[in-house]
Amino acid sequence: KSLAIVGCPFSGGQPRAGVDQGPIHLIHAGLPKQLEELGWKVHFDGHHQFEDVSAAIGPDSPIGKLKNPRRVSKVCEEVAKVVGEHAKNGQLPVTLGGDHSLAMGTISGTFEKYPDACVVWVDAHADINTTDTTDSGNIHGMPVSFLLGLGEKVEEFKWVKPVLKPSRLVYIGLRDVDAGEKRILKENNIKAFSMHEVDKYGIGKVVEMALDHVNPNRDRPIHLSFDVDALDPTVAPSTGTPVRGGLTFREGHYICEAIYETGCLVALDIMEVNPSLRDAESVRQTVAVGCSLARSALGETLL
Ligand SMILES: N[C@](CCCC[B-](O)(O)O)(CCN1CCCCC1)C(=O)O
Ligand SMILES: [Mn+2]
Ligand SMILES: [Mn+2]
Ligand SMILES: [Mn+2]
Repeated sequence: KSLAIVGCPFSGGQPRAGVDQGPIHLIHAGLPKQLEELGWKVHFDGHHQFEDVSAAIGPDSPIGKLKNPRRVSKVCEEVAKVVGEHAKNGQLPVTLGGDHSLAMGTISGTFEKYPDACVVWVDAHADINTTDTTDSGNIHGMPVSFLLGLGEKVEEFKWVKPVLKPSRLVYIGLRDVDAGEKRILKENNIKAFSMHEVDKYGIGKVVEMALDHVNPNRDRPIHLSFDVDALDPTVAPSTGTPVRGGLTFREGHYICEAIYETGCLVALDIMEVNPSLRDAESVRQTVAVGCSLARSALGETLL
């Protein structure tokens, strides 16, 4: 079994400097070796080209409210190619962010190889704003709407195909959803297990119900997109949009362990680790959590 680490040093989907340094911190914390120790053949050719692509974009004036639109679009298009390539080569892409706008690229890449895939989106946020509903214009709050083909088309993003169907998407960990996003979730009948459901049913039942919804026979490829801000800020403090009342360390890891157990995982994103926002110990802790989530999703067990 082989995987490809796709480091994406990219911060254009949001305003806070530093999230582009997420990949290098996860790698310097030893993630490649840790995954080899789990028995994976690890392919890793530092994806510097994302910096080149990003740098090659000249002035990137907003389009409507959207910020850095050309930069985000170009980098995500390149990510889709790289992730799709690795998937086709039989390597499980492990994408390290970088902000969550990158999921436009990773999930597009996954669906190239696995058109019948489903997506488990673990996040405090729904990331489903359209050009009409976004208040911030930060594209890391929008990738899901592009992947579903919602809202009015934006010329710069015409490469994004509506590969994702609402019935193939499920959320776990939501607790900071904008009014416009709540409307979109309802209108599209999108299944979401917020922290209220996690409290009510427990994480074991929530994951079972989530998978029953998108993968009833456990025979569909799963793309797990994990935003570390799904975890409580005491667990993953150094991230751009922390929201209190999040998943415990164990709840976060249980999701990853349970998804690995299905044997259906085909792609993993570990997003929004920003090593420049907090003190050294908080940064170390957040990076360590990113690494351990990845290990749990890729076969590390407690016994
Ligand atoms: N929904 C937000 C946050 C998006 C977070 C993206 B993620 O999950 O990748 O980290 C927040 C919008 N708005 C900000 C001001 C206060 C009200 C919510 C947005 O900017 O669209
Ligand atoms: Mn590669
Ligand atoms: Mn997110
Ligand atoms: Mn988030």
